[in-house]
Amino acid sequence: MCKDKLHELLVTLPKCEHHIHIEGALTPHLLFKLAARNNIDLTSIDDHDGPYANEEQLQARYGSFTSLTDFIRYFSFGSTVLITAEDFEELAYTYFVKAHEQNVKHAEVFFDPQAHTSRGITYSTVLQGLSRAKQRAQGDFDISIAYIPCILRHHGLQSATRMFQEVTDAGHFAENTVAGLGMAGDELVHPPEYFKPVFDAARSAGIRCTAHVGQAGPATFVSSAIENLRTGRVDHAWIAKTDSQLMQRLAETNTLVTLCPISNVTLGFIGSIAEAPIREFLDRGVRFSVNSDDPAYFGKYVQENFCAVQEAFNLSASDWSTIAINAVEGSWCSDERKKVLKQQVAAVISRWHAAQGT
Ligand SMILES: Nc1ncnc2[nH]cnc12
Ligand SMILES: [Zn+2]
Repeated sequence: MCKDKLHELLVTLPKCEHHIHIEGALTPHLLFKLAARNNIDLTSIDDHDGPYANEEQLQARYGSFTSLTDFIRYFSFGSTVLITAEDFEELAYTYFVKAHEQNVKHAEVFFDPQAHTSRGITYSTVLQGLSRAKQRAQGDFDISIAYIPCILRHHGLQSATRMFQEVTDAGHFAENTVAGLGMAGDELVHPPEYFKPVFDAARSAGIRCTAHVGQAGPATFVSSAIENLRTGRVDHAWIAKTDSQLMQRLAETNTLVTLCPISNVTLGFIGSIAEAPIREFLDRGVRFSVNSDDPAYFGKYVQENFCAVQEAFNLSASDWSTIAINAVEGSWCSDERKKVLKQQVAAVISRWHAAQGT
């Protein structure tokens, strides 16, 4: 935890997390537990450096990802221990407990249907487990939860279209079982516009859309997501800071950018947290939230991301108030929920000022 004078404020600040992959919350501990429960021999995984010998070795290997591709390989291996609805429920509920401990009041959680259906695990099994976890967590804690099925780029257009159709046919977009459509995976495999047909179908059905862009790819990928896919949100997109016109567009359209500073450093896209576009976005009025991405793989949750940003940028309480309120405004939840969340943020900020005598 950081030693900053704002640390207490950052801990108590009500948080919205918009960029967390539920499969990325699979800790080595849970991975080994589920493998044992499902009779999966982890040492048989096709890999030559033997990290699946035990939890400690796997944890150590997670400390040395060499690229997005290297990370995605481990992320994909990890997902293969998820078999039953109970597995998905345990994974998601475990994350919600942690999120609650860090004062996450609203969580929008990506999941990758194709990673599971391609292994013979049905979409309905995945949803059953995730829905139970959501219901339990919303009953146990003051947290609102939304799920976002995520296209995996490296599975191609046909597979993405099938996934979109399955979620649509289940009625899950219409009944708000899921809050929108996302896209992740290896960004450099296909440019955003390659997936235009799926996003066109989603947008014409009134479905909210977002996409991972400008993580590994150029600023033009961010522009393409906004223009061609008509996403109202972009994930990562740290590269936008290099394109002044794009920054203006993001600000004018109130597009939320879901930043993941520790993820970007861990995977080598930026050299340090200080290179995250925090100051530029605040100064240019670009809306953003601060998120964990894959907390179990990067070893850090949302609170640690808040602390890392504070240590690098020495922000003011007013900056954090802006960040927290913008995160609420950019959330995919009801206006009533936004009102409650904004009141919670305002109350924490004013209590903090009162305690400081400021
Ligand atoms: N950081 C990331 N980039 C692309 N795809 C992902 N899937 C999970 N985490 C991801
Ligand atoms: Zn991500």
